[in-house]
Amino acid sequence: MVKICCLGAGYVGGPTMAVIALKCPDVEVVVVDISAARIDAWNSDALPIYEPGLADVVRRCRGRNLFFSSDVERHVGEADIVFVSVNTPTKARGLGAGKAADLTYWESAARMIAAVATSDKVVVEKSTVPVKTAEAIEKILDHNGRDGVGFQILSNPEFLAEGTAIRDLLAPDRVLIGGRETAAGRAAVQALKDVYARWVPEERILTTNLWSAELSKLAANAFLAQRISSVNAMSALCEATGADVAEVAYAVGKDSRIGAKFLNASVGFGGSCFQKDILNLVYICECNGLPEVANYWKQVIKINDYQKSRFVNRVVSSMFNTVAGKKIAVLGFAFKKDTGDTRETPAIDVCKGLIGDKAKVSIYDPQVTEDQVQRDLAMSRFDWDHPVHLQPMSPTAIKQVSVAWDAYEAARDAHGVCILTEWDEFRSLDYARIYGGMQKPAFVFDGRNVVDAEKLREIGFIVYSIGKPLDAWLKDMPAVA
Ligand SMILES: NC(=O)C1=CN([C@@H]2O[C@H](COP(=O)(O)OP(=O)(O)OC[C@H]3O[C@@H](n4cnc5c(N)ncnc54)[C@H](O)[C@@H]3O)[C@@H](O)[C@H]2O)C=CC1
Ligand SMILES: O=C(O)[C@H]1O[C@H](OP(=O)(O)OP(=O)(O)OC[C@H]2O[C@@H](n3ccc(=O)[nH]c3=O)[C@H](O)[C@@H]2O)[C@H](O)[C@@H](O)[C@@H]1O
Repeated sequence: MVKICCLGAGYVGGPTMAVIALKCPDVEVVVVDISAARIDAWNSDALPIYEPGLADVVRRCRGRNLFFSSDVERHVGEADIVFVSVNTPTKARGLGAGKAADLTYWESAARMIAAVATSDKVVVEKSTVPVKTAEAIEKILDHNGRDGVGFQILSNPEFLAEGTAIRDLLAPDRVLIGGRETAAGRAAVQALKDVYARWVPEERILTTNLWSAELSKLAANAFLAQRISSVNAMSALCEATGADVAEVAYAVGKDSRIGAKFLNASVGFGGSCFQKDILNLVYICECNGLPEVANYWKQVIKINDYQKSRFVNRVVSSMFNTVAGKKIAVLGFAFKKDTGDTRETPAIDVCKGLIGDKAKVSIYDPQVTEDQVQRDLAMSRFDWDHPVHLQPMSPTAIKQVSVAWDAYEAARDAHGVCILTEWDEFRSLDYARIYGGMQKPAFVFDGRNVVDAEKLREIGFIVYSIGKPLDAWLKDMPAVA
């Protein structure tokens, strides 16, 4: 029986291994982690991450051929294929701080694999890493491994998106496997291909050299984020000219060369990877003497930062240029709907901007706890992307921030409502009821274009929707104060 072990029981390691276990009942899959609390949660009824369909897959496989364990060394020692899906945060200090990937967790994983391996292993890069990381990992494994034990390293980046992880894993657009172009390298690629081939059609399993696979992951995320920054840049121009960004995006996306997906204007993209991976790409370009290429990609992040601060400025300037002492309801804190993940969510920057202007912020998100909100608002840049048990301890609560149990409670007595995540329930709220309980004039700032602005105006709201023709009230207000 083939045995797979995965280091890292996170958003990628957990769902990916659960689907492999589901589709390959004759393969034993063990997911291990240095965080005992996370492993305990995977072994309980309250899984550590919320992902539609995940609990069902875990329920079907756990205890059959899917196991979660803290006994890292034993399971790595016994495995034929070792996936590494650990954190690769942005470096917070030292050489390359604020840009380069911090490979601390990857390196310690590789050293541990070398130390415990008594049989040949295929080591699979699942984490997103800088190009040429495989070369560094090979050196660590080969210099520290026991005599006679061979390692083959493969790059098999993950393309799942949160909220749709199970769907993406069951029917991926493609699976990418990069390996060495040697007989042993090709055999390792084939061994991994055989696993995916159980459910992924052959033509969707792409094989390349190691560096192409590593770079394709960074490139794919950069291209996706670039589309969002492109449409968000257009949203600012739409507001200035009276065009409607949804109509523009629809017309542009109808061109089959461009395509319709990923053209929704928003308050900005968030999530653990887009910014981190583009910063990493920028750093690699700079290290390779390509400043023009680095600056090109940097602009994607600059527009994203601009979009978030532009939104805050709209809120403040619309409300007579001050939100001091005013209650602002924030609906949605997760970085997108159908996840409880708040890593790099635009809500953090928007809330910090409002708090900076002395607003009282009342937050409601169906999947995010008060403790998480407080941690996120207090945490320093890049600290969030380290294993949970190594992150700074619970901060002192920020008094200006409270968390409500529903949208109506968050909006009660508020001067304004900001919609920051596109949860479906925000489309069908009783906005007349919300309006009735708010201070007047009552404002809605829709950062996700989920509400029908005209209907809300009929109720009495002053409405701002990203990239849409401006409300008469907002026309004379500066977009960027
Ligand atoms: N979150 C996502 O949607 C995607 C993430 N990725 C990439 O996958 C990698 C992992 O991301 P996530 O799963 O989101 O992170 P995560 O933070 O949810 O999980 C990483 C896990 O690795 C564990 N860990 C760290 N060092 C370890 C070690 N030496 N041995 C065993 N466990 C260790 C941590 O305790 C943590 O539970 C990153 O490189 C990320 O860029 C790629 C595609 C999608
Ligand atoms: O490497 C990763 O971590 C993953 O990053 C993204 O997945 P994810 O961040 O989970 O979610 P997305 O659906 O890509 O959304 C990212 C952000 O962009 C925003 N977005 C997305 C699409 C859009 O049209 N407009 C927009 O503002 C979302 O609201 C969210 O804040 C990619 O889509 C995955 O392919 C990739 O594997």
